[in-house]
Amino acid sequence: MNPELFPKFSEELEIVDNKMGEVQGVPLPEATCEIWEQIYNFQAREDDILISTYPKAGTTWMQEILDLIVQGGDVEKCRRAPTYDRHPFLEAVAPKPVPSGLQLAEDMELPRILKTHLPVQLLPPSFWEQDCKVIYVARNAKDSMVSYYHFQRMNRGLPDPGDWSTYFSTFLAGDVTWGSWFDHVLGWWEAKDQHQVLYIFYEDMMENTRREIEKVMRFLGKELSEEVLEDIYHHTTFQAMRENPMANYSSIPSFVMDHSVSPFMRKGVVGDWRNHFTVAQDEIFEKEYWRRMEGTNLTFRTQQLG
Ligand SMILES: Nc1ncnc2c1ncn2[C@@H]1O[C@H](COP(=O)(O)OS(=O)(=O)O)[C@@H](OP(=O)(O)O)[C@H]1O
Repeated sequence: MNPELFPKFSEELEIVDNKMGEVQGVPLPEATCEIWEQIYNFQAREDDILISTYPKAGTTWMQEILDLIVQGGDVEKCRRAPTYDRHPFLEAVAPKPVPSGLQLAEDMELPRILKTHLPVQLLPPSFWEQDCKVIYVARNAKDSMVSYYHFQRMNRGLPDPGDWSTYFSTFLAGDVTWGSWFDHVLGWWEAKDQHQVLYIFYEDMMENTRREIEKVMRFLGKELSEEVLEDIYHHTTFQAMRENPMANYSSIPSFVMDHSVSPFMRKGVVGDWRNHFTVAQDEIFEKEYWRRMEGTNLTFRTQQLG
């Protein structure tokens, strides 16, 4: 971390809090639950763009793509601040003196790009009232589980995940922060038919990033040249983002996120679950997966891509 670039972190932070509470049965950070009324009553504006995801679905990747589309491909403008300052995380409450997501959003220049991990039923209703455009990114459950496991290992703001086999059961039971993967992806899948929601898959982004960037561009009603689209693509590859301190979370001090335990930009692939799941776990997973997903037309790819 460079304290000159990120002066707020050079001040003393309060102890990192990793306690959980819940709102309507959904596990959320305790600090979020404490100001839940304020979060739920957040006033969205019609020109707000919201990125919604279950954790570890490719949120940061989409944030970088969206920012570049809105900035007309101006890479330097996207280096103005770290990703978490450019795109307020609605329900995030960080240790003081770091401002909360709500504060950041209120102080932000318009138009705003906001981030949330809230399941659809907990989204502040003003987003629907204002008919905001929402981009939802979904990632297959197996890779989401693996990515979330490593994130909980490195992020002191979340509960310690325990060992892999413990975490496997915890995740499958939906006992993780922001709740069940199944409820999340299915809830937002339904919402896309009633609202302006573009539902994008991490696996599609891996397969053909350019195609998905253009999809987002059209959804936002923007027109960008081939050259600009190519620049966006190059600036948002895994490699480029891993090396970009404004995208890779390296500015967060190590007592909050310890990148030596597991980097935020970890692998960025489809199919890493094969390096974690035992044969027995895969059987248990498949059974639960089809119990929950049967009868929906929402499908995911889990094989290696890209
Ligand atoms: N450009 C690009 N290309 C491919 N993959 C990428 C990219 N940027 C981020 N990632 C991967 O996305 C995972 C992090 O997800 P999120 O950004 O949703 O995390 S968070 O919920 O906001 O904490 C995390 O996945 P894993 O590597 O599997 O852990 C990141 O590596």
